[in-house]
Amino acid sequence: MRYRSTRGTGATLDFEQVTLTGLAPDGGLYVPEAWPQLSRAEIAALAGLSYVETAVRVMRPFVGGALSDDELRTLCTQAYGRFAHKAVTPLVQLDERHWLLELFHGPTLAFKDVALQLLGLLFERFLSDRDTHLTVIGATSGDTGSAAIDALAGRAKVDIFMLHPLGRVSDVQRRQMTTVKAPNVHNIAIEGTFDDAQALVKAMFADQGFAGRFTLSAVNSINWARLMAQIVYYFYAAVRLGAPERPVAFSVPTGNFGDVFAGYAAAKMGLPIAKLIVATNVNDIVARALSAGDYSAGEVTATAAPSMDIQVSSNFERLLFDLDAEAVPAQMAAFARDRAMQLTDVQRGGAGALFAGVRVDADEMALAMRWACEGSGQVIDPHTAIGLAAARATELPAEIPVVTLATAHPGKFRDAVERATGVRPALPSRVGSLFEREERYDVLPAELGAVTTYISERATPGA
Ligand SMILES: Cc1ncc(COP(=O)(O)O)c(C=O)c1O
Ligand SMILES: N[C@@H](CCOP(=O)(O)O)C(=O)O
Repeated sequence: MRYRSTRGTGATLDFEQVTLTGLAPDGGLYVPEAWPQLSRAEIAALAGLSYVETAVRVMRPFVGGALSDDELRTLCTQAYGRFAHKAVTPLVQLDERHWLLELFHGPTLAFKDVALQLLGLLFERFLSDRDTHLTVIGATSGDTGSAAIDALAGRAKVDIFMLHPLGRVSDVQRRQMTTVKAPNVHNIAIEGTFDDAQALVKAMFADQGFAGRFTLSAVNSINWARLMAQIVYYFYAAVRLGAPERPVAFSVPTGNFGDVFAGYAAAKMGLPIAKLIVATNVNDIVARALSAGDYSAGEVTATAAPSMDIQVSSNFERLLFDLDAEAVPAQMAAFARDRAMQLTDVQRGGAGALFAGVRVDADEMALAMRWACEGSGQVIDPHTAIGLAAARATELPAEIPVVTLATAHPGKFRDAVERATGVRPALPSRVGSLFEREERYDVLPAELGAVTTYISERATPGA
């Protein structure tokens, strides 16, 4: 398997290269040259397999010759051995149609652990026989940062610089990042939004002088390996609900469009998915783009689901490329200039067949939290509630089960959950004594020069 850039230029990469590289030199995101296919028989054979075994079969074609089956299995066993639930990503039934897929049983209580626990091990494996020091740069609206830091803290040959928007993540999310003492972890609070932080990360990859001095890599969904690992749980859940015989719908709380793009990839690989519901909060650029073809960024509004407070949705480019590749370079240039661009008819038609965009406001989110709590005793976090509200608002044939991705543990957002339901969720003991530990982070303006100077003074030049 080789990977090419969504901007259409430059060399193709193999799996090891694409995992270590991050953004393509032309500013694009790497995607597989072709979608591997799983036949109906191969999908049916996943029924009853463990999460690790499912992961090996689903990811195998993307990994190619970079790892043997046994090596991949060993890494998955190690990564998912840290999860607090034997099923890794268990399904929980809410009523006769609605299910939650709990993705928050990893060490930092959000779905990001599913991919980042594996990515940390892939970095270690691929760096073990190279004389290279990686400088990982990332942007987070709260969850990627804590999961990436947990996965990389203390690892040899890697420094991680994580940018979060000052005052726009929950206390638990911030402390999960800033109380980690490992010397290779550097936290920067940016005076701006997540979009500003993500734009800075992409600008650093594009800055030839800076990128030339350091071997830059990514832990955001810029990195293909992140999305690859997220494809697995769509297969794992769907076969438990009757796939391939019975199609399944998924509702995905969406910000950067990575998680739902992993669902799209599963569909392209042959998993019968009836609908991918793209659930957004009031920062609804993707819902608008899918319903009206208008991809135009407004101001970011702070909400009770801060990890989805995103207006520039990085992975949407991967979808546009898959649907109408030739249009993408001009569309991205228009978006960089005007913060707005239009989808082509081909892109709108292609997306409309599988996706439904649904915007959920604060009242609808709180209502979904109460519905889950009062109806089935499930305390859910604000992001999951947005997914569930969108799932319940979407009309689908009665025989199709609808799975809402439960992307974070409610304990990460205790104040918002308590406001909506009256229940204050406890923080699982695996996160430790977060509120007793000292925090360490620096505040910087949202300016490229300030951030590159900061990193240059602390990072190790690559080999
Ligand atoms: C808890 C939670 N839910 C949903 C999302 C949105 O996921 P994505 O950015 O992949 O669309 C995020 C952030 O990524 C998140 O942290
Ligand atoms: N919601 C995310 C934003 C970054 O998304 P990513 O999937 O590209 O890493 C977060 O929690 O940081």
